[in-house]
Amino acid sequence: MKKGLLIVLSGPSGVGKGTVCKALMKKVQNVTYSVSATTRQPRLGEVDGVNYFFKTHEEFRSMMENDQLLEHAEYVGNYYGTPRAFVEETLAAGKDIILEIEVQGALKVKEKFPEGIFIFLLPPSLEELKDRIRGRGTENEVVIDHRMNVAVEEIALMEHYDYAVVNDEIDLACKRIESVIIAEHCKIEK
Ligand SMILES: Nc1nc2c(ncn2[C@@H]2O[C@H](COP(=O)(O)OP(=O)(O)O)[C@@H](O)[C@H]2O)c(=O)[nH]1
Ligand SMILES: Nc1ncnc2c1ncn2[C@@H]1O[C@H](COP(=O)(O)OP(=O)(O)O)[C@@H](O)[C@H]1O
Repeated sequence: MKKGLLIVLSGPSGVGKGTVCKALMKKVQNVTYSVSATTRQPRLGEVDGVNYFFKTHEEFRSMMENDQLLEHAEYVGNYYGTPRAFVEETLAAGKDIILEIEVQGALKVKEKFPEGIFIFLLPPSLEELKDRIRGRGTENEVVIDHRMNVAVEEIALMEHYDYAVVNDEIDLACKRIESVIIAEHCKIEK
């Protein structure tokens, strides 16, 4: 059976990765979302096992030591990692999987899966990005400033990705990503 596509979606905090992924999952068939493990505290409304697997530092370390994570990274004071088995099983079953992860982790995935599709989601402007993080109301101003600084560093690494998609409107961003996935499925293997 043909293996599924491994799709990595990165982009600065507040650009709309979560929103776009959710919309994409409803529209596109045969794409599964990889739920990450994190030591970050759950936000209001976030559900364990749906948005993230929320772990203590000890639990996270144990996952790392037992080679249960495909990659992991520290981001603004918390750890995040991709559970390995689920990704491997999904791809082997011929299904596409989308990893919504930050840039350092994405680069590690690229070393292991150079055939992956790497998509970078961009905000229409940095001002709009800050408005979106603020508008979400989940982070204080100190954390927002930290995330904005990281955003500039992340955007500078965009050249390592295959596609840049602007999230001006959710529907348009989804259509662009959907088009990339469709095109990748039509590729002739060389
Ligand atoms: N490397 C890595 N990054 C992750 C993973 N899961 C989430 N992230 C990234 O960690 C960053 C922070 O995520 P989060 O705290 O949910 O904030 P948000 O992006 O503002 O919603 C984002 O860039 C996520 O894409 C993962 O498994 N591995
Ligand atoms: N295209 C868009 N236009 C306007 N607001 C958006 C758009 N996409 C996402 N948002 C809003 O921006 C905020 C951050 O989105 P979110 O999906 O949480 O970002 P991320 O997962 O990248 O941190 C949310 O309040 C969301 O509703």
